[in-house]
Amino acid sequence: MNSPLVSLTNAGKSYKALDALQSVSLTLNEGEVLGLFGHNGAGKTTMMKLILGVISPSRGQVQVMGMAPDSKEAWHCRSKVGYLPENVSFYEQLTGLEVLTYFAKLKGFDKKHAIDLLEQVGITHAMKRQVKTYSKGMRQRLGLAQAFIGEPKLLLLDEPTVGLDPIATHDFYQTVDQLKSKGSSVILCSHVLPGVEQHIDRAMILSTGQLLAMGTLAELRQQAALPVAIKPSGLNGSVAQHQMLNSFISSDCDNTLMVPEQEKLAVLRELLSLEGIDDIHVESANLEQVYQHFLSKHETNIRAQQTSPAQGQS
Ligand SMILES: Nc1ncnc2c1ncn2[C@@H]1O[C@H](COP(=O)(O)OP(=O)(O)OP(=O)(O)O)[C@@H](O)[C@H]1O
Repeated sequence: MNSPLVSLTNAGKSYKALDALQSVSLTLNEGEVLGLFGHNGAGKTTMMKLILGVISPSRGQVQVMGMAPDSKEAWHCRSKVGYLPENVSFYEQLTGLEVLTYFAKLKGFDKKHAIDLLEQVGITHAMKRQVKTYSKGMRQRLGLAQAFIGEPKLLLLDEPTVGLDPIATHDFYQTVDQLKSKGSSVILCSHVLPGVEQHIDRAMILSTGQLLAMGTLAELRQQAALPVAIKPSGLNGSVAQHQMLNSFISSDCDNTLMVPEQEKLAVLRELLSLEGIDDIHVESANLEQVYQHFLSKHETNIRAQQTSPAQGQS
């Protein structure tokens, strides 16, 4: 069996009294894409930096390609890792081509490779211009080209789609899919959830350094027990008169039924038996709804912990 590309075993990082990342365990296999989600200060960048070996864990173990990434022995693995930091910054006086050629050479690749990557991210037309003349999106594209140098085995991308227009975002996810199909593993963190879910295998949700949930979207949906939205059409009010179906009518929208997953088939059968039905739209909870669920559950737990000692005293 292949050993995982990345493994964290109860790994965490603290700065004085602050737990930037509490104990997290994770294994990431070849060709797997993990989405890392959480509000500001959740610990996403901290986890990426632990995997990069830029910082060392305060507790637990981090292994990348079988080695501690902060060890001297790990130096030769670094050329197989691509990283896009949250705020990309480059040498402003150099042209895009000069910047990328410089980074390519550091990783043992030539200028031709840099030119190909600039074409891939769509900034060939500006490659001979100084970076200081680049727009935000162009800088981000250059940052992505830098992260893609050498088709890395492991890609760590912090907010990769920030500043990208819809076409560049689409192209970016296409590149992620291609790299994945060639066996690269990717960890990407993003605040922009729509559009991410079809490109990730698993999601990890963090809040204030704590792991709230991890799994495939199907597993997270199951854990969250969020209802399925069923929208029938052509029924002209017969759902409201139906004894079994009317209890599922959404309080926000009267032509939508919010149905627990385990009752979905029974409800669909019942709807199909009704006269006049001409279409049914079924929608499971999306990543954004799953994310909101775990975050609000966590916030409710925190509030309960904060209020219970005071209640105990009164
Ligand atoms: N060098 C440091 N010294 C002290 N605290 C730090 C340091 N680096 C990070 N932190 C703290 O650790 C916590 C997690 O930070 P981190 O950068 O990992 O969050 P994040 O999830 O990436 O947030 P964002 O979405 O805002 O980028 C924050 O409270 C941050 O202030």
